[in-house]
Amino acid sequence: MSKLRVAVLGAKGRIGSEAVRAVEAADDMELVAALGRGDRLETLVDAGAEVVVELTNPGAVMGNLDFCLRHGIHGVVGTTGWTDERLAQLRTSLAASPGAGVLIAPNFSIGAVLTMQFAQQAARFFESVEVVELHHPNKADAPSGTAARTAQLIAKAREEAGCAPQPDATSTALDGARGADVDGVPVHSVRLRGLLAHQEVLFGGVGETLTIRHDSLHHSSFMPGILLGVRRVVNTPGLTVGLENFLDLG
Ligand SMILES: NC(=O)c1ccc[n+]([C@@H]2O[C@H](COP(=O)([O-])OP(=O)(O)OC[C@H]3O[C@@H](n4cnc5c(N)ncnc54)[C@H](O)[C@@H]3O)[C@@H](O)[C@H]2O)c1
Ligand SMILES: O=C(O)C1=N[C@H](C(=O)O)CCC1
Repeated sequence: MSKLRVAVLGAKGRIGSEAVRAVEAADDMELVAALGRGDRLETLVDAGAEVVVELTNPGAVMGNLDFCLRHGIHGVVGTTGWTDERLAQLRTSLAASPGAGVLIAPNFSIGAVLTMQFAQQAARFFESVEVVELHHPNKADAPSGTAARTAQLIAKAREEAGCAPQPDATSTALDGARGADVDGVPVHSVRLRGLLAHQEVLFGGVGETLTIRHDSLHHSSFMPGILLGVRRVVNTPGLTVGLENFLDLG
């Protein structure tokens, strides 16, 4: 069986360098390009890349994906900073490239995907919910893509269940004291040397709380998800948001 021809964009970055090693180690994949800032995207075409793993930054990702889709190259995207407007723009690019697939995964680690699933499940049973994400201080964006997605999924589950807005009598004297409001769910971002990627979802009901916590302790936690994304995206045209779509979660 022929190997999947894979390229990594952001190949010298924290997660990109780990992805380069993971693709090189995968029996069913061949690393055909490893590009960093300033490298020519035409290299992807010359190298015959079928799938690009995009791990750069929010300022670069749209241009990179536009180039890939114009050349019929599939994308597995870990880069964060997605908004509804950006997703709509990407859908337009995809419509012009039938057959091409893009997976956007706010988080490739299985624990983070399960955290989001469990949080969605719990959302309608508790009056209160807040998300705390904790990352290394070199992270470019806040809140994390994972926290934003978690809050959106919780808000959607609460809306579908007809939950009332959560109680909060605070009259805030200082901007930011209650975090960012993502669809009515407060999200708090901590940046701390020594951390990698962590998240807590705190639920509160009468006389009880439930805390769901996930810790990524090493970038290796993201690699099985990236490799799964590469294997599946080639047969999944259009836009897929969330690795859970490629997992059998029952
Ligand atoms: N989805 C996930 O599971 C997951 C996990 C970790 C990180 N991330 C995201 O991945 C992205 C990268 O994170 P990081 O910690 O590795 O950052 P980083 O700054 O260490 O790495 C980014 C790399 O991309 C390079 N780069 C910038 N512009 C480029 C371009 N146009 N073409 C090619 N390379 C370019 C930079 O020089 C740098 O080496 C961030 O958006 C982060 O939030 C996602
Ligand atoms: O280290 C990062 O940066 C991470 N970014 C993703 C996010 O924003 O959710 C995933 C976790 C690590």
